Amino acid sequence: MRYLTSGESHGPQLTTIIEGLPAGLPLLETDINESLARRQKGYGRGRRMQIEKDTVQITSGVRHGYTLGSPVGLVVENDDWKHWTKIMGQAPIEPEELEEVKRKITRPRPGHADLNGAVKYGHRDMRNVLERSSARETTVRVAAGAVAKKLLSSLGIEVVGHVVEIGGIVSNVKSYSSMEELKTITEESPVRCLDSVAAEEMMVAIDNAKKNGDSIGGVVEVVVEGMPSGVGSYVHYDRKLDAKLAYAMLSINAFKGVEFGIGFEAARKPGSQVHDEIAWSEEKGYYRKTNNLGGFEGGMTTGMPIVVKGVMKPIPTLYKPLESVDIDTKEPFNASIERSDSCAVPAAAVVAEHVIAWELASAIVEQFYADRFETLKDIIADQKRYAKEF
Ligand SMILES: Cc1cc2nc3c(=O)[nH]c(=O)nc-3n(C[C@H](O)[C@H](O)[C@H](O)COP(=O)(O)O)c2cc1C
Ligand SMILES: C=C(O[C@@H]1CC(C(=O)O)=C[C@@H](OP(=O)(O)O)[C@H]1O)C(=O)O
Repeated sequence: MRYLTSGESHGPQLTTIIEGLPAGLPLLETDINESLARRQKGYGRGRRMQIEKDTVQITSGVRHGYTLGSPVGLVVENDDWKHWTKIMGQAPIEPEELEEVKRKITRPRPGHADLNGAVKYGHRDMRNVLERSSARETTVRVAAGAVAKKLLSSLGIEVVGHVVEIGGIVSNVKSYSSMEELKTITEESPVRCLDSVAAEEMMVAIDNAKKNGDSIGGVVEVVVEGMPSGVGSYVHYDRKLDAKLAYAMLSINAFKGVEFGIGFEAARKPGSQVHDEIAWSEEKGYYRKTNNLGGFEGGMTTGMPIVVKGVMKPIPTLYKPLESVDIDTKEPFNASIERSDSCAVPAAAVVAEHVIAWELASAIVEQFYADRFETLKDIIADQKRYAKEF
């Protein structure tokens, strides 16, 4: 499966086209809207999230609640567009008029794509960069991921993202008793954290960052249960599924690192304390006694829960801006201030959940290909049975 996205942050709409979904998957706009609403929540976001009420329109590929096997088109309109029609219009505009609306951006923000993108594409107005580099685009990535999640959940596979660290405050709850608990608790928490004490401290840290005109980052974790074993492959570098998940995680705006299971901690422990011992039972088939490796061996799923973390740097736009250079005058200036979030880690946990879900669904469809969803279901059930009895 593949998808493309298009759309500027303050343009009329965001669009995605998903190709390769099997026919017969039940799919409603409400399935996707639930995910879009979750992405919009989360403590630390700026005013834009009060303007937008993200809802999807399915424009193709679905009829009477089921996918047709043809491309699925999804559109999310930007409610903010009405305030930007002149600045973001497609018709030519005179330079003086652009000056007049006072929106030309010439002072790049350190840490954002402004300067790199401007030099690369030759844009003297860095709005032409930030409109597309903005994480507004994650809206339709979440929409595509929600379709993937629907496919996965119909196969008995659940994916949940939550927050484990913000601004140096670390959650002390290291595990959860069930996916249901994980979903419920993190939905109730404004920072999507299982540890209610740490969550309070995280909110204080976000308030302080905001008060100081600063920003903070953190760590999110995505947990997946129900994946069959053997998805992905060791036979070629570009078929390793853990590598694809790492790519997906790092493709989220502001994400700078990835860990599976105990992650970097494995560098500090002997093999006897890292590798997960193998066991077999009538009920579970093969399983690992621990899950230090986070669900992967040899680029393939082991059938254990997938546990993958992503590191988000602090938001680049600072209300107390860092030093920069005006690209028109070459004089030192403070960077531009765009309306901004002070912390988007809770929202990013939802984004991470959806981009990981996309990669997993995509890998399943590629490996166990079936034109009809009902056939895919049978194949997955058979694969699970086979692996258990092997
Ligand atoms: C959900 C989410 C919201 C974000 N909100 C902002 C924001 O309000 N202001 C900002 O400067 N960056 C924000 N970012 C981060 C920038 O989009 C990102 O740093 C920028 O695109 C440059 O890419 P890079 O950090 O991956 O190099 C956000 C990221 C995510 C995932
Ligand atoms: C719009 C979203 O996030 C935006 C991501 C973003 C950035 O630079 O990445 C900058 C801000 O944009 P604006 O200036 O319009 O407020 C965020 O609000 C969103 O998540 O839907």
